[in-house]
Amino acid sequence: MKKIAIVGPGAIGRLFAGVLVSGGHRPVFVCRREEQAQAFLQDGLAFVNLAGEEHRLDVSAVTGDVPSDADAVLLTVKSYDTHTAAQKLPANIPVLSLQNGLGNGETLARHLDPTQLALGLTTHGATSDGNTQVHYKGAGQTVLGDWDLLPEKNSPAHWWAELFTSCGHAVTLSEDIRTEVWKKAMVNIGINPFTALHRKKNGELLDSPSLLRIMRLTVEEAEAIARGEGVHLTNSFDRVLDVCRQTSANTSSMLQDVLAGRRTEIESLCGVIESFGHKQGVKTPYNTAMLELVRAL
Ligand SMILES: NC(=O)C1=CN([C@@H]2O[C@H](COP(=O)(O)OP(=O)(O)OC[C@H]3O[C@@H](n4cnc5c(N)ncnc54)[C@H](OP(=O)(O)O)[C@@H]3O)[C@@H](O)[C@H]2O)C=CC1
Ligand SMILES: CC(C)(CO)C(=O)C(=O)O
Repeated sequence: MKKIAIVGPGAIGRLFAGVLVSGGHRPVFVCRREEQAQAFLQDGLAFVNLAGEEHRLDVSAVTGDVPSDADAVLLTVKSYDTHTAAQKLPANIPVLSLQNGLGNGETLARHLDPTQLALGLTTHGATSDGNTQVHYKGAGQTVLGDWDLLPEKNSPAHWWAELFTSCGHAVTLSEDIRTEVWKKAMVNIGINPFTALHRKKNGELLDSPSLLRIMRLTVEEAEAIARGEGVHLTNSFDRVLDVCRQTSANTSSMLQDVLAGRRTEIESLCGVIESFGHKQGVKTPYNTAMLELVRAL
């Protein structure tokens, strides 16, 4: 049984806690609110599965630091909290970031031993309610890879892949996770701001030719900026359409943020594209428009 500390006890942290419990492990939520830690300890994790059935799962929870006997840390905070959360991560155990956005890996690699760092991207969808409930809304895929490519025996990504697979959660491994991060960012740039601005579920975007036109132009502009950074992506907009179909019932993480009155991750998506555009001397009118429109919500 592994003791996995989950820093970021929101929708995705709770979803993967459920995965770990089903494999016989005991996740420990590292909360920043005492009230939430107490609620997990008293009530457990209320996990609503894809069929809509709620199960109460036993979990541990603490506030403050990652417990010193944790075997590994799963980081599931929003990208704008990565820098703060990184300060409390132990440097000498495997850390997996399961986050959207550009720049999380770079921030974490500055604070941690990069050979312990793996990045993951997921299109599984979840929403959280209150302090302890999670609703698994849509099945997707999870891909993992090492920040520094390492031989299998030393690879944190292989370690995490074995752990999740043993819990019945299929993952794939990538030898180029940095490119996967860009690929996922293209998907999020093509979906998240549009769902947030128009209050639509992912699949509903497909019904509007006007939205699809602007989504395509925004993603193609971001793809060109990625090329300027040496990341050669093709067919990003086709992937956007695929993810809209596969996760049609999802409320995107950005729409969830807007509905809950929380800050969004637009800075680590369109904001980063605009900044790279400045550096490259290229204007990014579509990404800049999305950035400002979402900032203004
Ligand atoms: N939800 C989804 O369907 C999907 C989400 N993602 C990505 O996964 C990542 C997590 O998203 P999601 O779970 O939806 O986000 P949530 O906002 O639901 O959860 C983030 C959690 O992080 C906590 N947190 C922030 N800073 C700290 C800190 N320093 N220490 C401990 N906890 C902290 C917050 O606590 P508090 O409640 O106290 O603010 C909150 O519980 C994002 O990058 C998102 O884009 C990817 C695919 C799908
Ligand atoms: C893939 C997608 C769009 C799934 O909803 C996601 O990553 C998100 O909601 O942030």
